Amino acid sequence: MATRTDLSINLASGLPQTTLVRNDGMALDLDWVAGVQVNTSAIERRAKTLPGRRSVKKDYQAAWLLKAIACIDLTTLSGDDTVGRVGRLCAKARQPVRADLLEQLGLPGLTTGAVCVYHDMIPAAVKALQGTNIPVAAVSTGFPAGLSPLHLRIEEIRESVKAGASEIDIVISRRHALSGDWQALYDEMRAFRTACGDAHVKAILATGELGTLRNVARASLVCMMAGADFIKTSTGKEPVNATLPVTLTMIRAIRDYYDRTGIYVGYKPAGGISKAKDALVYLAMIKDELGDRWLQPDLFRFGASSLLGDIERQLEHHITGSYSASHRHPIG
Ligand SMILES: O=C[C@H](O)COP(=O)(O)O
Repeated sequence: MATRTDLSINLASGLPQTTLVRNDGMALDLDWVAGVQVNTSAIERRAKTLPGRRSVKKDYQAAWLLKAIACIDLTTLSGDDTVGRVGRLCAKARQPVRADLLEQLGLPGLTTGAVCVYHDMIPAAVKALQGTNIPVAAVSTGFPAGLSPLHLRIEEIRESVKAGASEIDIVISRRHALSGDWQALYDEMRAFRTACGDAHVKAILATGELGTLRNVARASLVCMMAGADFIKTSTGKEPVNATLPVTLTMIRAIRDYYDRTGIYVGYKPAGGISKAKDALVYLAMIKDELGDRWLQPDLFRFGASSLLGDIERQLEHHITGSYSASHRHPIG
């Protein structure tokens, strides 16, 4: 079993942080955007071999899973969300794993990275998270399609910030990327960033609707130039959401942006990530491609509604040697 010291050392910097880094952005550099190319078959090949390439076991696996928890934006984005459901989700964010297990793992204060909800549920989440450092993230700008009038999308951001969201997940207009109108995408993202004020902004690219990995790479870059603090794959509502090839493409764009500007931008894969073993693959990929600095909640989040339950089951198995039934982990 993991000792308190083992995991405390491994996770000392893995607890949620209250201060996120900010990206002030830069002028749109169309030459840089036009020069972005993606070798799709090489990306797909590498993505295919990654899951088998690294395996972490026993205490190390437990430590990585605890790290994953600290990086989850625990999410509910359903038409039938209620104040009660959001309250239960927030209780889970405050204490993501059974108290006795967390005690044994040496991290009694562990929480998720954030709670992510629709605008109407912000007050309920803010109330339920009072006394914690867990931020409330709100999806905004006509989520998930992003097709309402621009002034309303901007106003929605302002309203969500006023209601207490300190992180705003915006959706981009896919048509700008699909038609290569990078100036329009830049201007839109810039306006969203300004409306966010001090709130951090995550740009959802909806990569499953962008057609090519080259579009994904270029849209990533343009959103970063326009001041996105995070780039995020998906709303969770597209037919294809987070994938490993898309992840490789986006985190390499983040690396290029960092290399050229010195600015850190975070990454959030979202949609369909529900298994602990998949979370481990994502973490390994981030470590390989971006390094340990990006394995902190201020630069990496999973957008997930059901990943936590599986991680909790694996941790329970790690400590007790047996698996609990998944219905015992209905939330998260
Ligand atoms: O942003 C988060 C996603 O909507 C969550 O998607 P999921 O329900 O497939 O985990």
